[in-house]
Amino acid sequence: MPVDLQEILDDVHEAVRPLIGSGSVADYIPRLAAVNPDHFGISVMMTDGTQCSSGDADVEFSIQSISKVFSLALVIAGDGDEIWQRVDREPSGAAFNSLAQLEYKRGIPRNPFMNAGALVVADHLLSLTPDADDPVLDFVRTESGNPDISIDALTAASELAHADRNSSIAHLLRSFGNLINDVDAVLDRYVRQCSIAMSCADLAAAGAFLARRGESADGRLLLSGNQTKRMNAVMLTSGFYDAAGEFAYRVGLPGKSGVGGGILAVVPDVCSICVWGPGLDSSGNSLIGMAALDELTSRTGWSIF
Ligand SMILES: NC(=O)CC[C@H](N)C(=O)O
Repeated sequence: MPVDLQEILDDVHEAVRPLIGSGSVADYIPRLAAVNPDHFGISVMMTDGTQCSSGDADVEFSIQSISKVFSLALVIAGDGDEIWQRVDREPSGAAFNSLAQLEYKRGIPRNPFMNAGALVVADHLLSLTPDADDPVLDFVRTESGNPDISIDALTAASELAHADRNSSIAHLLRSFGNLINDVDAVLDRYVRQCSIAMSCADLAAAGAFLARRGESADGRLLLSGNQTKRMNAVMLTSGFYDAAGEFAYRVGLPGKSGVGGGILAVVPDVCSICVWGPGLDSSGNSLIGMAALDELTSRTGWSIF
């Protein structure tokens, strides 16, 4: 760990302080619209297990699409490359909830991180683990070492009550034969994984296997080094929807955002980072989170480029 990492994180916090509260919280899920926008947190988990944080790093928030990283890791750990028969791995250049490409791609989503792809991954995971309640929740509890992490039932209910778009995507997928399980069962699993509430500190810890070439928190090999390389590549090209280019330009790391305002980023072989600020930019990515990672990577030289 850089000797002065704590100082660097505090400096980053100071540098982005004027942005606290800017952007707009997601409003298409009423429960998320009620979140206080005046938060900022950052946490870094080094591959040697040391962790440093600043700001509201222990405050829980809705992980939303960051959960798509964990569900993809679980299906790859489950049956390897099978998922790539059902989902492409190309940047979409489209909004996270876009339906447009699905029709002319005959039901094959562009990548596993836009909602269409994540629904196929959720379906695949449901087939692999039909008896589990919430495999993604079990996974983040184990990897973060925090057994108290839970699903925010109000967020899940709020999203399910406003799921017309995801429901349309799921039905369209099913019409092309690319959704095997019942639409409601898949939507339920998907919404529950998105509604997991975690802090920056927990998320940085839970995502650290991606910085450790696939090694889980207890030393098992969850993914091979090669599978981890490929996961990180898909995060770099598709983790930020139509702002993937902007994130690569400003930050230069694999990462995944969520509409709860969190971003998980990975510096392979060095650390995993989680930042959180609920205000989003027009692409649905945390405005202050993007700025903080820009500052952090500029100060540390942590970029894959
Ligand atoms: N980008 C996101 O975080 C979106 C996740 C959200 N649960 C949705 O499906 O709309």
